[in-house]
Amino acid sequence: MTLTHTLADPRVEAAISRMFTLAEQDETAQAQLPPGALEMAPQELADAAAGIYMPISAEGGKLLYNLVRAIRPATVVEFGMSYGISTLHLAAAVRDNGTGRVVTTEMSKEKIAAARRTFTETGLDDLITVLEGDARETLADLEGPLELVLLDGWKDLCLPVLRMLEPSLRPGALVVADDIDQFEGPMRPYLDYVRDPANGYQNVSFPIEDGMEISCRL
Ligand SMILES: C[S@@+](CC[C@H](N)C(=O)[O-])C[C@H]1O[C@@H](n2cnc3c(N)ncnc32)[C@H](O)[C@@H]1O
Repeated sequence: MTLTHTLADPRVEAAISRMFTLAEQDETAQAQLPPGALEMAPQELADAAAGIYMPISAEGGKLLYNLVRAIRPATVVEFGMSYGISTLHLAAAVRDNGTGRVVTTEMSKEKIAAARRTFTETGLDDLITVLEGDARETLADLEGPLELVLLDGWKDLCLPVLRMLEPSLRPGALVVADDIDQFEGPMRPYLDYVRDPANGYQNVSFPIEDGMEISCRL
């Protein structure tokens, strides 16, 4: 008997591969951002960066798939969907678990419209709820307990979003933060927080592409 999985579904595979190919243009698109873009307000930056994918790595996607399979969370929460590469990995695992849902967040209308089309095209749209707007507002009333959280929005907002979700994390919940090496500066407050034993996390810095911090809620 051959076992298979949803990441190998031709529709999902084609969408992920197409988006990774388009993301190869990210550096060119990034070079066209106005000077001082990183100082912009979150929404302004999201609109200016609407053409930039900024995805997790292919290996990071597989790691997320495996974590979701192992944990079998009722709700996976994602801060920062972009065009949905990470979201598809999370939703593929939820499909294969046969239980659960993905709640994701994005503030670029252009990205939301494109991602919704992709989710429909892959047949995973029934598992994904897209919350439109600033995650600091859209996730404020999310009901727990939460078991797996991916933090991949603007890096300086990872700590406020974590603090907001923290009361809903069940003991043993995993929080995965992407790009910890690439954005060392903006990620510093977040990393200092989760690595401080007083704050109740056990951490591992996973050396995958730009680095992922995986924090287990104690
Ligand atoms: C690094 S990209 C996410 C990449 C995505 N996880 C993937 O693997 O394809 C960050 C995204 O987070 C979005 N974002 C940043 N801050 C946000 C906020 N406060 N609320 C909602 N979305 C936000 C940005 O618009 C951007 O598209």
